[in-house]
Amino acid sequence: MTDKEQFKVREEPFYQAQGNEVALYEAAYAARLPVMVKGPTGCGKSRFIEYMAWKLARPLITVACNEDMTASDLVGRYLLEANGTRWLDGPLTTAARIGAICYLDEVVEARQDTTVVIHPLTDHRRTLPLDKKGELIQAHADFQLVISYNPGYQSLMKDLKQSTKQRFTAFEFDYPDAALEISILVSESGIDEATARQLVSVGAAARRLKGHGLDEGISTRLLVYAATLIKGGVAPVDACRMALVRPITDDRDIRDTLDHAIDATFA
Ligand SMILES: Nc1ncnc2c1ncn2[C@@H]1O[C@H](COP(=O)(O)OP(=O)(O)OP(=O)(O)O)[C@@H](O)[C@H]1O
Repeated sequence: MTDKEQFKVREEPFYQAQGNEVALYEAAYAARLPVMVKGPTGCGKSRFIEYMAWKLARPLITVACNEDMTASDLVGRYLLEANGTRWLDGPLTTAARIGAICYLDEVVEARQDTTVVIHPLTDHRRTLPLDKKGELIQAHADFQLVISYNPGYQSLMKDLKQSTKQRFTAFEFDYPDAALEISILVSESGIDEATARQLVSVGAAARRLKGHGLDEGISTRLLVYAATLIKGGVAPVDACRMALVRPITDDRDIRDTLDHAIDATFA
């Protein structure tokens, strides 16, 4: 039997709400509706789900999806052992059995066959067929499926089918507005508000370059990194170069533009 306790979110995660998403999520969970969280990388999607799992006191099982992931990685497989074979539940099966919230991060990365296995879990059936084992699981009453999805990365090859999308309710996230982002940086790193304000202004400048040489703006996650480095004693200009600029671009012109914006901000 799987120990539910290991998947509990023990401490309240710090989550700065951007609107009424907490109440809306509670309504979706009360009806056990599947949820999709959309938005750019590092804008708070995972933190939100972690916070909701804590608030609803549900175990949380997170799976980072990747392009090599198969349905068996989610559902489970037989393992060969010295005296035979043993079935090992995958994370989705475990979540369905114990009544956890199962969060499939970046589900669009996974192969098509994985999306097929989630379908019967997302409608009135709430079932999960373990084909290889010849078992049909009825999901626990508390089970809920959540997926994340970054519309910025979608392409013809990699997009969720409408038949998948239309099984979910959805929350659209974006980077928090300046005042909220400043309070996130202060809470997450412990830096002072004035420095947080400067970092957020660098973030805003970079986000304006999206579509003009940058595929994505600087995420809140990277701003937290820069804030943490500054709090640890790194000079702000160095922290910004290292945490905000070098990770996101290889283009010299864009890099120089951002470096100048940083120099001007912290001059
Ligand atoms: N609303 C928020 N409240 C608290 N912290 C936040 C919030 N938004 C972003 N953060 C900070 O940004 C970091 C990244 O957020 P998170 O991991 O939730 O991103 P994500 O949107 O799930 O990204 P990805 O799509 O890459 O998984 C968090 O670890 C946290 O420090």
